[in-house]
Amino acid sequence: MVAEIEIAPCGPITGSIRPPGSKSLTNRALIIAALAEGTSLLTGALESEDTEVMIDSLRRIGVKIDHDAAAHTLTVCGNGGTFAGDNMEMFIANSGTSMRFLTALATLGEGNFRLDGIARMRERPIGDLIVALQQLGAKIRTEHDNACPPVLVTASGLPGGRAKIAGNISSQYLSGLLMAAPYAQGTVELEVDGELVSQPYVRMTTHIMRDFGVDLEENDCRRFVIPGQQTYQARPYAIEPDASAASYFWGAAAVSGGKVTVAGLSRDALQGDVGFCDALAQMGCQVDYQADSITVTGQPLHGIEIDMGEISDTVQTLAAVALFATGPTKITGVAHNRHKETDRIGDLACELQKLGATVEELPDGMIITPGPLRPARIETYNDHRMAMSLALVGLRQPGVVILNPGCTSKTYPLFFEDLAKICGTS
Ligand SMILES: O=C(O)C1=C[C@@H](OP(=O)(O)O)[C@@H](O)[C@H](O)C1
Ligand SMILES: C=C(OP(=O)(O)O)C(=O)O
Repeated sequence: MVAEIEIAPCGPITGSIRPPGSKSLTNRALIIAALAEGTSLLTGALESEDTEVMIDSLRRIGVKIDHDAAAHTLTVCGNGGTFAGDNMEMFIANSGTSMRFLTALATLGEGNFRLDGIARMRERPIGDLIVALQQLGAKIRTEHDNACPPVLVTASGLPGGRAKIAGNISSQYLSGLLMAAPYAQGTVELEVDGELVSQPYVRMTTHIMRDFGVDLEENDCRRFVIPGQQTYQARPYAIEPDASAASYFWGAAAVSGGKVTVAGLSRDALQGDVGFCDALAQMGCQVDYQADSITVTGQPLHGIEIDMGEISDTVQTLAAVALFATGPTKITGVAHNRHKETDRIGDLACELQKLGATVEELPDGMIITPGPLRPARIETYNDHRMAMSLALVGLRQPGVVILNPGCTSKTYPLFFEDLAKICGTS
């Protein structure tokens, strides 16, 4: 991939696209199919760095996975939850889902596992998950006793019991615990301690667990009871296109005054990020929900006040759109965005200012007041979403250069090709 890319301005964008498979659903389906008995065929799967590190780690614990990249299918022959590790290393790059889900999964095996990632992953917290797994009887700690990876697991099955889990930093801890829980020796009872961010992802987790045939009780996303010694049943499973990736194309319609249809998603999608369309509607766009697609038509935009705690991966997209609105946009509820691929509040504010906006940083969000746009060289901080979202500004403003565009390979390796196609600039 080139070192930088200058976005070509274009007129109103009209077209339709089916983005690649959902990262969140692909990595959940992989974990669950790996623990299942039998062979599962996953269709519409994502091929990207975040799914590759998951596949590589699961293969290390003896799960046979055939990957047909051209057909976007994964054939997963599960190990039924029986696996061993002899000082086994798992390298997880910067995939939060993989790190948190595989940490919980590793406690189900026998032996020693070490989970590590790139430098940024070593700064992303995991302490709350470690504490909850310890409450369930796991022998687990962080290598440097700093509540961040590398994680060390000495496993001999997960006893089970009761645990309290904090949910204010990441929902992925709870999702990881939930997916591993049916394989515990006894019943697992989980109680969320305090605020829970990114709730739609937890609902996605319980939904897919049930789809693969396990029982659990759930009380308003606060309390969960999961009987132990269950097994997932292998099955064919179709993965939705990625709704966070779709936000860039809906955003492109909004900023260019065009009309873009995203195929394969609907209001009933398992991914909460389809809620981004409601945010665009609040800003003035027309949104049409069909049975198997969602179309956004750009209209004059106005600033809004919005809590994005449930759809935090689309904050950067909304911030890019906000630069084209009349009046300020206030985003709140996303303090946890400081712990993602980069500090998605502080670093985002910095790049928006380069483009001409005035930005007031809040502890849990920001107020963006649009100003006259100007050319800028956008630092991406190795964050795929910084690259994909701020590229939208270049569709209208000449001279927007995205540095290190290859960072989109984390979830969307062909993003810039797909953007150029839909803009007619390829
Ligand atoms: O469970 C998931 O698949 C995800 C949960 C969210 O993380 P947090 O729960 O840390 O907000 C989201 O940002 C991430 O991209 C995917
Ligand atoms: C936060 C993200 O990813 P993860 O936490 O899975 O690394 C993301 O994809 O925006």
